[in-house]
Amino acid sequence: MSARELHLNAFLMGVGHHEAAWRHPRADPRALDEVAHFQHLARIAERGTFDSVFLADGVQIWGDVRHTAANRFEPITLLTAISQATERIGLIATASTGFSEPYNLARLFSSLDHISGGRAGWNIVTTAGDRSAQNFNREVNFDHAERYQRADEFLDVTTALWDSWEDDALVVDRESGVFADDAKVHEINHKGRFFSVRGPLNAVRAPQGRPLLVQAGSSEDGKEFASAWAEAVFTAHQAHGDATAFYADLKRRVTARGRDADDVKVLPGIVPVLGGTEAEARALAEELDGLIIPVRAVRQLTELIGVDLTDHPLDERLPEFPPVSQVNGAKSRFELVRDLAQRERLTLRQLLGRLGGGRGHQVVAGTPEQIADHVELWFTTGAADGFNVMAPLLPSGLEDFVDHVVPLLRARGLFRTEYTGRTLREHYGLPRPVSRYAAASLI
Ligand SMILES: Cc1cc2nc3c(=O)[nH]c(=O)nc-3n(C[C@H](O)[C@H](O)[C@H](O)COP(=O)(O)O)c2cc1C
Repeated sequence: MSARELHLNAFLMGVGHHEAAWRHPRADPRALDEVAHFQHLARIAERGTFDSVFLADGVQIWGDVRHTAANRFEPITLLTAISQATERIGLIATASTGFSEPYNLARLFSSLDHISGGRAGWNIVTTAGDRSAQNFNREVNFDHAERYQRADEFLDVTTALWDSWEDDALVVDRESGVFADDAKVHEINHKGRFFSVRGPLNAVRAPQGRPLLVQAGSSEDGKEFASAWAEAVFTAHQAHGDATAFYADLKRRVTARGRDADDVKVLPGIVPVLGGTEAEARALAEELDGLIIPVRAVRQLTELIGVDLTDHPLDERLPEFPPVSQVNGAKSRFELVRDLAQRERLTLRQLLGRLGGGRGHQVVAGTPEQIADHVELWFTTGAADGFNVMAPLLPSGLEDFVDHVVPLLRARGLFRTEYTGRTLREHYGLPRPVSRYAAASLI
């Protein structure tokens, strides 16, 4: 094994990442509401010694209910159930800083970390879109900059809460009746622009100290936020050049803050469409694309990039896009879609086909060797520390990856053959943070 280790995260999305996955005969849409389906997926990923599984989330219905498999479990609840069916694999849940309270979320992640024995991770999202805001007493969402300012303060509060019990605060002396050393349990007394929180948390310090902090926004504000807080970053890139530029830029920002570049892992998405031969893989990709319902896909694209394309003729080239400064949604996804459409001069229908497989993530259709080559190339040339593996169909696509691609990555000395750690931080080679209150008393 080389000194630098590849990291693999299984991004679990219902019955597959392809937008028409639920229509494919290899998927069972009823599984969307069955905990056993997700436990099974996590066990497959654990058999493949993946670092983690990951669940995305939103606080609204996405897209068009008539044509979309839009029902989903709340991730922390589901990962708690998954934790009881697995032993080693990390469990990363998405939760929103826009529409939660820090105290509630700090408790939820602390509980997941305790219950799973140190396997919790948090994908921190700020949540774009007015439809989400309308489920939380607002007509319009916070604007882009404000969303990240709120997220920043949210992290100040949650990390303080996770630190509020020092590791050795518990005494549990039956004789004297002392349960905890109250000098080691701290009020945080936070008073800021968005939040006022007294603390301490009503939970002892979690096995990992804090959950692994993951982030996925790639705008200027998003990268600044990531460089301050994130330990793993999910990204979407179509081209190797864009991925290496992002990687170098993010690591530069991280070191500028005095952090070690290795303490943030960059994980681009890959949608592996696998076949025994390249032709077989391409046939599967075409079969899936043929199941896309254009009217639904246009609505989803409109929501994804915040530009209304519902009246645009399917077989005409895309219109001029507005400047990114006018976009209040997900800026980086808007830029990715705009660049793809302009670079390849795509019609709307062609663009839908290109995005249907992975919403902007790179779709690689090929043999296990070709997928392994892609992973190795990006890993060894400064584009990635690992991958967010997004199987187009679940469970079959994840099974294929674990059974046919993982053995190649192992044989090439790129990927572990067994787990060496117990916690999610250990899998990613990341340190366990010291409580700020304990650190302060050492000075
Ligand atoms: C792999 C990946 C997964 C994401 N998962 C979620 C999610 O579950 N929920 C969500 O609201 N946003 C999700 N996002 C969106 C980002 O968190 C972020 O809001 C978006 O990229 C816009 O940020 P930006 O304006 O800084 O680019 C995800 C992005 C990526 C690349």
